[in-house]
Parts: sequence; C-alpha cells; structure tokens
Amino acid sequence: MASSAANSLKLTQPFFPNTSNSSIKLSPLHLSFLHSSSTNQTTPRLQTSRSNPIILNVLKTAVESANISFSKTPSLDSVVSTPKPTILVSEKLGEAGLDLLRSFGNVDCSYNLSPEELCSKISLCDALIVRSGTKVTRQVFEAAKGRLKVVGRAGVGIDNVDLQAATEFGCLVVNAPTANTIAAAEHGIALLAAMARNVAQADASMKAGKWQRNKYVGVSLVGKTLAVMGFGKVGSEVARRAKGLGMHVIAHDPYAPADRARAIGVDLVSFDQAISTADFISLHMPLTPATSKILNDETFAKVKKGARIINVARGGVIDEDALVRALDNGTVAQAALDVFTEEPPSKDSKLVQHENVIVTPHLGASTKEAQEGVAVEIAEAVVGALKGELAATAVNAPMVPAEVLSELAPYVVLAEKLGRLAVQLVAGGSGIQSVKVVYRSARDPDNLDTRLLRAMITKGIIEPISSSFVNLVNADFTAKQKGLRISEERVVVDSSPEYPVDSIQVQISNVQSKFASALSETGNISIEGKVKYGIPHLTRVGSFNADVSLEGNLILCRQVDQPGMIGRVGNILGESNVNVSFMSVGRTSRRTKAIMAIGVDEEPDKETLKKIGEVPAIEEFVFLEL
Ligand SMILES: NC(=O)c1ccc[n+]([C@@H]2O[C@H](COP(=O)([O-])OP(=O)(O)OC[C@H]3O[C@@H](n4cnc5c(N)ncnc54)[C@H](O)[C@@H]3O)[C@@H](O)[C@H]2O)c1
Ligand SMILES: O=C(O)[C@H](O)COP(=O)(O)O
Repeated sequence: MASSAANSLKLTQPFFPNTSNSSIKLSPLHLSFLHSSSTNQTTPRLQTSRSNPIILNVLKTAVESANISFSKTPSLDSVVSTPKPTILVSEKLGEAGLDLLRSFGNVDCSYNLSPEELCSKISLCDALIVRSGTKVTRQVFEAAKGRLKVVGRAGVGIDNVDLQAATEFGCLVVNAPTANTIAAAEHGIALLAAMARNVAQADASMKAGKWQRNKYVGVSLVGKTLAVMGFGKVGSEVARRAKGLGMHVIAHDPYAPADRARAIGVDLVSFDQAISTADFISLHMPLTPATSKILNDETFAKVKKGARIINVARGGVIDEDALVRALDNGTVAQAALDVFTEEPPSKDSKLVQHENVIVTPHLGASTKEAQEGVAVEIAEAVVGALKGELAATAVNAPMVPAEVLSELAPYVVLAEKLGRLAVQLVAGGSGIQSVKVVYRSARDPDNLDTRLLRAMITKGIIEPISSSFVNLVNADFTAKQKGLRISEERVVVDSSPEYPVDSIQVQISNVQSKFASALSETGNISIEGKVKYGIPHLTRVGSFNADVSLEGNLILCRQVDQPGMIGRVGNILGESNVNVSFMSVGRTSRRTKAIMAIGVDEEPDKETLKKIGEVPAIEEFVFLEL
C-alpha cells in the first residue's frame, strides 16, 4: 500500500459548488494566484511572479465568465487590490500616454539611464517602457528579480529587447505596431525625394554662401522603378505613395500575400529581381538573423548600376562598410539613411560623411502625431497587461482572443488541476519526460486553440516539483528547458459543439506510479477530466471511471468491490473531523476491483491516512492536494 501527502499548495478554505445557479466558488488555489506577490520566490535562473498578468487574466476571465462568487472569502476587488504598480519610462513618451499611465500607476520618467542605472532601478519596477534607444538586455531581466511583468516598446522594432530572455523570465513584451506606420512611410518618401533632388546638400551649400545650380541637378522620380523590400505596414504605405508620384513599384517580401500587393498595383518579385531592376531600393523589413546585412558586397554587386538606397528600417540590414565601397565605386549612386547599425554612429563615420549620402537621426517615427499615437497605444497595452488582460500586441506570448479566453476559462482550471494531479501520481522511474494530452471535442481540431490549456497543464506538472513559476509566456520554454516533451492529440467526438472541449486526458509515460491503478493498459499514468456545470471534474483514473469534483483535496483508494467500504473510510475520516465533500466509486466489473475517489476539505493527518491504509479490503491509496 502506498500513501502520499503531496507537496503542493496548501488549501486553507473549503469551497463547494453552488448548484442552485451556474455560479461557482473561487478556491484558495485561485486566490493564491490572484494575490499579488512580489515575494521574491527565488529560483536559480527563472524568476517570475505568481501574480503575472497572464495568469491573473485567465483567472479573472474565469471569474467573470463563470460568475464566480465567494463564500468565506473577501470580495474579488479587495483580493486583487494591490499597491500601485511602478512604471519606468526610459525614453521620451507623448504626454497623452504618460497621463494614461499616471492614472494607473506610479510613473518614473528617467531618461538617458546608463545600463548600470537601468539595472539598479529595474527591480523596483513592474513595467518598463522604451523606444529604440534603451537596450533591454538579459542583464536587465536578471536584475529585475522577478518583479518586471511587462516591457512596452513604444514603436515597432523590438530588436533592442532580448525577447528570449524576456520569455525565459516570464516577462511579457508588447509593442505599438501601428501608430507610427504613416510617419515612417512619409519619412521614407521625404528621404527619397530629398535624395533625388539633393535637397540636403544644396541647403548646406547655400548656407555656406554658395549658389551651385549646376552641381545639384537631380534625377526625376516619375517612371522610375522603386523596389520596396519588405511589404508590411510601412512598405505598403511607401508603395502607395510612390505610385502617386508616378513610379513603377515592385516589392520583395517572401511572406506578403500577393493579393494585397496586387490590390495596390505592386508586383511581388524575387530578391534578385528586385535589386537588379530597381532605380530606387527602399528597405522596410525587420532586423532578423535572415535580414542582417542583407545588402552586402555580394548583393551590391547585383544591383542596377547607379541605384539609390533608402533605409528607414534598421541600420543592421545593410553592411555599412560594403555600402561605402558601393558608393565609392559608383555601384550605388546615393543613399538616404535614417537608421544605423550603431546609434548614434561615430562622428567620423565614413558613411555619414559621404557626400552622396543624406542622413537623419532615426526620425522615422518622430512626428507629433505618431509620438502621441504610440504613447497612447503602448500605455494602453502596458496598463492592460498590468491589469491582467492579454495584450493584442504581445510579442512573446500567444495572442488568445478575448472570446476564446472566456470560453476556455473553466477548462483552464481543469487543465492545471489535471497536470497537478498527474504529477503527484508519479513515484519515480526515469523522470518525467513525455506527456501526452488528448483533447476530445466536437469541434474541428483547427477550431480548437489549446495553447492556453497546454500552458496550464505544463504549469500544473512543473510547479509542484520545481521552484520555477510557469505562465503563458514561459510555459513552452520552461517545459523544453526541463526536458519535458508535451505532445497533443485532438480527437473529434460526438458531443455538443457548444462547448470547446468535452474531456482532457493527461498521460505521463515511462514512469512508475504511487497509485498503480492510475496506470492505463499501456502503462502510462492516465487521468481524464471534464467540466460539468462549470466545475472541473475528474472522470477517469487509469482504467477506472470516477466522478469527483476537483476541489479541496482528494483521496484515491483501490479496493475489493464489496459493500460497506464507503462507510468504513467515511467513519475513519469523520472520527478525525475531516469533512468529506464528494465520494464516487468506479469499477471495471461487479465485485472485483473498484476505485473510490473521496473529496475532503481538510488534509487528514498521518494517523488517519494510516488507518485508511489498514482497512483490509483497501489495496492501495494515495492522498493528493489539488
Ligand atoms: N525609422 C523609424 O523610425 C521606423 C519607424 C517605424 C518602423 N521602422 C522599422 O521599419 C520596419 C518595418 O516596420 P513595419 O511596421 O512595416 O513592420 P511589418 O512587420 O508590418 O513589416 C515587415 C515586413 O517585412 C517582411 N519581411 C520579413 N523578412 C523579410 C525578408 N527576409 N525579406 C523581405 N521582407 C521580409 C515581413 O513579411 C513583413 O511584411 C521595421 O524594421 C521597423 O522597426 C522604423
Ligand atoms: O521601430 C520603430 O518603431 C521605429 O524605429 C521608431 O523608433 P523610436 O521609437 O526610437 O523613434
């Protein structure tokens, strides 16, 4: 016989389903997530807060959608009321955005911080808002000691934020991807026209007292071919405007839909075709490993002789030394640059000083309108994330639409409890390496977004056995880091498509179990659950059916199926003042083996558990905390 007092979260308050209506009570387990805790839970590397907004959001949505009420607990508002969050703004942000932030938290506008100053401040901050000038490195996340919940990038490019580190530390990254699109496109067009007509050079010459009309003869735009490299938000707006100037516009973007290009009258072409036929090449792709130095000696050799380059994307997409060589040998006639590999570039930069180059100091997004726009966009996203809403502009977390989230809320609780239960059933073996989750649903598998459920199962499995805290941002990463393979299978069943999921089964393979009856015929620990009346239920353990609400603690017993067993175990628990909330018996066939699932409000003491184990017909039992 085996018994276990599993090492997981302690439950202090009982809760029962209110069957008179569809509301359910919120368990202390939920509350422990809802409570803010910057309690500096220490882990060797990963440090995140249990009060991460993603988890809060899931639970708050669960509260709202399931009409959850409290019986012996304070109101939700008082439970979730936390001290005002501190928001560090490290670069200049529009006033409208700052006002919005100030209405929600304490705002610390500290510009021009050195990396060391940023690291020393960050552990006191819940959110950080940056533009392109602040490098949010791994050191920043380490220095945050788990308090930093969200980094907001007031703009598009997130190449100055170490996304991998953010994800590892469970920190959400959001950006403001739309508000500066037009500003960047207009700046691209401004540079294109200014370059073609030597506006900057002529201006400098006149200010130096000269009148050089012959020197600054330009080139016309009408009828010329413009290659837009990266046909996203900015690229397509540049294309639209260039068409208005009478240019022939082509574009290269391996991921852009052809019909969107066609709608603007732009042909999508290969990279080589674009650069070899264009008179003007305008760069609008993000800086990624694939686009880094995409214009280099080799590719400059393929450009049409005398081409002109415009870059309002990122400096790193051009090999700047190669561009100087291409300008010097006439391959490239002119360049107009707003962005640089290093910002600001060195004062003696050959590129900046080149007579055929015009430059601006990363001004693409710098219009009053765009700055107010990004400030509001990012303030809303950061406040939303701090309130626990899933941001629509999350960069490192799956975006789960609100309606999907609300529908999945009760299954989210079920998923975590199944993970938590399954891991407590493991006795040893070669460690938990392989977990399979089977979702049975009437819905087409393509219409079932399980990322949230997978994250919660991962959380349920990992948290009771490690010091890592898992949330939607870091679940997949943490599983991978711990060598846990989580595979998913979706089975279409004949149930009501009104509900997203009929049942969830969690299987852990290649492990021993402290409750042998939890092993299925294939030798895997296997448990299955359903949501009934909004409450998560355990419906199968190994090959045995069960029907027990997943609340409070649980005792699973396997016994010889005979009369009087419920009474005997019930008596033992009653004598120890342990309140039984549910009981269900499942068996494979009459008078053979049965398993009894007993929900208990309190944790029975060792003596009580021992007495249960001594009941002659009981062959094995396990105590599990949910
Ligand atoms: N200078 C500024 O102040 C300023 C302002 C706004 C945006 N930007 C920069 O402009 C760039 C574009 O911004 P956006 O908002 O249009 O982004 P976006 O994501 O809407 O568009 C980027 C496009 O590039 C494409 N792309 C990705 N890899 C590519 C490749 N290898 N070759 C060709 N295309 C590729 C994508 O498919 C996408 O369509 C970003 O680098 C952004 O940081 C700069
Ligand atoms: O990616 C962006 O949004 C632009 O490069 C703007 O950067 P900025 O906010 O530093 O002006």
